[in-house]
Amino acid sequence: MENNKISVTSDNIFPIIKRFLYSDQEIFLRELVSNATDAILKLKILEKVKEIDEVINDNLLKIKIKINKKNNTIHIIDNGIGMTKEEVEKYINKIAFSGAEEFIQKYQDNASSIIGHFGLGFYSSFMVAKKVIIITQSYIKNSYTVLWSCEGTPKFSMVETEKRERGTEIILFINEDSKEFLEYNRILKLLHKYCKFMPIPIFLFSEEEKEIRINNIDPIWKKNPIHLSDKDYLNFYHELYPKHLEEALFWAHLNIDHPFHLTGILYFPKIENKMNVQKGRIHLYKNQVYITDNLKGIVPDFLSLLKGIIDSPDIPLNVSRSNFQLNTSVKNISKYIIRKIADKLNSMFKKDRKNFQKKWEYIKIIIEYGMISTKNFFDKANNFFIYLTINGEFFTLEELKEKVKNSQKNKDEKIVFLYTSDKEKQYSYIKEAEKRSYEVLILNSPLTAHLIQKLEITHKDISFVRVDSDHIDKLIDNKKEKYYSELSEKEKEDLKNFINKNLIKEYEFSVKLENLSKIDPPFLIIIPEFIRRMREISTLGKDIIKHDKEKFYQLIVNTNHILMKKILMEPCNTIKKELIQEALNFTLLSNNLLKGKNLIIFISKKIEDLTNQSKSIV
Ligand SMILES: Nc1ncnc2c1ncn2[C@@H]1O[C@H](COP(=O)(O)OP(=O)(O)OP(=O)(O)O)[C@@H](O)[C@H]1O
Repeated sequence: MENNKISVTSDNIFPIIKRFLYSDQEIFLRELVSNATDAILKLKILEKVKEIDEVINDNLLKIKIKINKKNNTIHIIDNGIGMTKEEVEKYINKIAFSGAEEFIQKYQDNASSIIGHFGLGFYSSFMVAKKVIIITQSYIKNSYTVLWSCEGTPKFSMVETEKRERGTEIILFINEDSKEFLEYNRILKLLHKYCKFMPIPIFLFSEEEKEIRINNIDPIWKKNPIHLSDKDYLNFYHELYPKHLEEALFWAHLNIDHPFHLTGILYFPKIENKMNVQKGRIHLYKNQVYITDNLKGIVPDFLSLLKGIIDSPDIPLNVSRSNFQLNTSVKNISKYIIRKIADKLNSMFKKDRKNFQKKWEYIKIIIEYGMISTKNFFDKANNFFIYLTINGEFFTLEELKEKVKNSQKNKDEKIVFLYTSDKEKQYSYIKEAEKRSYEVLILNSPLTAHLIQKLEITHKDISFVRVDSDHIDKLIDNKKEKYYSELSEKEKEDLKNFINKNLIKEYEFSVKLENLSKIDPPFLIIIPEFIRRMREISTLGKDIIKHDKEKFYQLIVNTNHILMKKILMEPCNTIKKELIQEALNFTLLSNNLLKGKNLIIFISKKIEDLTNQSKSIV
């Protein structure tokens, strides 16, 4: 067997790094500022472990970024550890050999804040520069200042140059296609995007040599929550989203050291009762460097409605550092975040229920979404998910069960939760429920159908029904005596045929005869719970689409209403038809279903009747 070593030809690897490794050209700045940050952090670490004689004045440690439009150059200057000639040879001339990684291995725990890892980032500068110069002076005494220069090919030059202060200056000679990066505002925006919370002060200089400070080196997510006030959190929210005028409702501070390191703050903004899953509201950082706003895999979909940041050195990034790999540790991080959010909601509910109830309207959609999509969250959320009744009271599921278990059961002995999705539209049905002292819940979210479906599967003893899905006494078995039909079977058959033949085609309703009480209305329009719910599940809460809406309605004919007898006894078919149409129109009207031509005919007829009545009086 032969043991050989695969070799890489720099002629080939160079264009790959330059063109294909990074999806976005703009990240060159993040890479170079990260290197400058690492250089200064390393200096501080060496001071800490007493491997350096020099006394470092922290106030002087900084990174400067200057643009020289005249020379087409960008300069990234730091006063970190610098590099000796040997180090440039090792870390720069050898692609994919990371000085950062080597440093982390050597200084272990002390070096956890170091950003670099792969030994490639520096070469991203060739995506925007036709030539790059490094001028670097190591902290090591008696080393000389090195000037390294390369024009984007594997060839480079390296010479000793005029002595400089400790640190490194990278000079990028921007190529024709990348001139946008010579614009002050473009660079300012990039620095704000990637470097806003980096741990070493960064300054951007204008042509007039005016400097502005870019970053907050000590963001509050790194601090211990016990030292932070509500004001600190709200101020930080504004720092993250300067354009948002609305305050955050509350937040969860994430802070864990074992089995992985993760810090961050997730804010609950006010969310309307709409499914508007906006991605990109939570930002992922690694060691205070912005990575991405695509957190799919780390943050479950339902929490992408939140805002804030997550910072973890344990999220495995891909080489371009603009994305991460999904693996078990990411899955564990995701589980931790779900648990933390559930715990936060639970403790808020327990500590100050009134306040929690006040916020409910703005947070319930997140909780509902979490309950239907994430098993772990569903189990916990049962403790703090609350149901609002039309009387403005809130109950948990268990409280509600307790309250209605004796009065609201169906024929299968399940506890029935009546609900309305629209107090106005379902007014008459709600009134019927109120007459019988039943509780009616308001469930008006686009996710209601999904949620109640899931709740019924988990809690076998409950059933949800919308108030207009049948006659109230069919929905809840009130154990009262049942009504017998005043009509014979033959009469019923005739009535049904007549209604079907003469009136219903237009509406596509299905007709069902029921023995209701004499005081119930002659007709009732319902959509059975199951049919409507399945429809809502498939359309994610959007109202049943117009053109096939009627198909789902059922027209309940009350065989015991006096009108039915009258219709059957009426010999003239035209009058018969008119009687039914009139009663039907009232029913349609009260259900918001009398529209267009039919509505106009109905109104005209009513006005005509009124006019005739008035004439007879005058
Ligand atoms: N400004 C600097 N000061 C001191 N050393 C530097 C500087 N810039 C780069 N280096 C050295 O060059 C090495 C290679 O840098 P490069 O950006 O290519 O990779 P990295 O930072 O190690 O890893 P990554 O690809 O993850 O960024 C660094 O590890 C560091 O040792």
